[in-house]
Amino acid sequence: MTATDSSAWPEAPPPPSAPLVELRHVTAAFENQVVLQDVNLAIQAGESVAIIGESGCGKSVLLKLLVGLLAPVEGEVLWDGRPLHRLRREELIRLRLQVGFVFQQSALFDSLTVLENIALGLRVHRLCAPEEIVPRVRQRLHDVGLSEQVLSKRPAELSGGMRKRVAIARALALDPQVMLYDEPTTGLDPIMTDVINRLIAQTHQRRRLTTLIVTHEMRTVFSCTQRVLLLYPRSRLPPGQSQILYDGSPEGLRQAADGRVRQFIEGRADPRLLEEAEE
Ligand SMILES: Nc1ncnc2c1ncn2[C@@H]1O[C@H](COP(=O)(O)OP(=O)(O)OP(=O)(O)O)[C@@H](O)[C@H]1O
Repeated sequence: MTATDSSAWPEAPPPPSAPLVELRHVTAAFENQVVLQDVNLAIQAGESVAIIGESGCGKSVLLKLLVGLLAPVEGEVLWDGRPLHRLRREELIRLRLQVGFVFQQSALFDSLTVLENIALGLRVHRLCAPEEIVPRVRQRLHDVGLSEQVLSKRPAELSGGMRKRVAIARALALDPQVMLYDEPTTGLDPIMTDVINRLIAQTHQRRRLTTLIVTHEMRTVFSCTQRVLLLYPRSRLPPGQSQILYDGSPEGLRQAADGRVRQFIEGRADPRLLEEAEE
């Protein structure tokens, strides 16, 4: 075999693609409170991931770190293998435009109509021609199952479920590649919870988006995601133990080896009540 006889060599495997987003040894803290410590996590494009865990364990902080709304005190956040803190301002803006964020309280502007709320990002960032804005808003409203009658209304005139759908339409207006939902069904009745869950699942499947959902709602976990991360409060973990107690399929949660995982999803307070009495 000669050096030029390349056909004799087996083809090199393609290099493994970098995760879409990655946390490497990330620590997040506020003054003296360490919320996340040495967290490692990789999410591939197209995944649908639930982040669960008790109140205050740092789920929302984790979402904010992912999009650079918060900076880690240690470690780094990478998108497509590129550290967020090294991106230039324009690159960071471009990246954020690929991420639709549906906030816990919907975060709509009360002084604007539904049309203006959904169109806001398109107008500010000039993402489409002015004459395309209203047709795009109408299409997104249709995608989330709302009638055009709501276009002229203000958020205060809508129910909680409608506001949530408007918030999803606003995020989708920018044609993002990633959707982040922070407690999308909190405060909704069981039927509206099901409506929003179906909408999230459909949006993920139809648009092949990467989807991350912070939730307390196990129905959302089971109906919308293929992977679950259970985050545990740093303050109650022995030193050195990973804060991600579970990383696996929703179906595997009930058989998890770690009793703290089963306790959480079964909603059993008993050992915690004893813990608190002993403190
Ligand atoms: N901007 C901030 N300044 C100071 N402390 C903060 C800030 N944001 C979050 N925290 C603290 O970080 C901890 C984690 O907050 P986070 O909102 O991530 O919890 P969570 O797991 O999302 O809780 P919940 O399920 O109740 O929404 C809390 O103790 C909170 O008080």
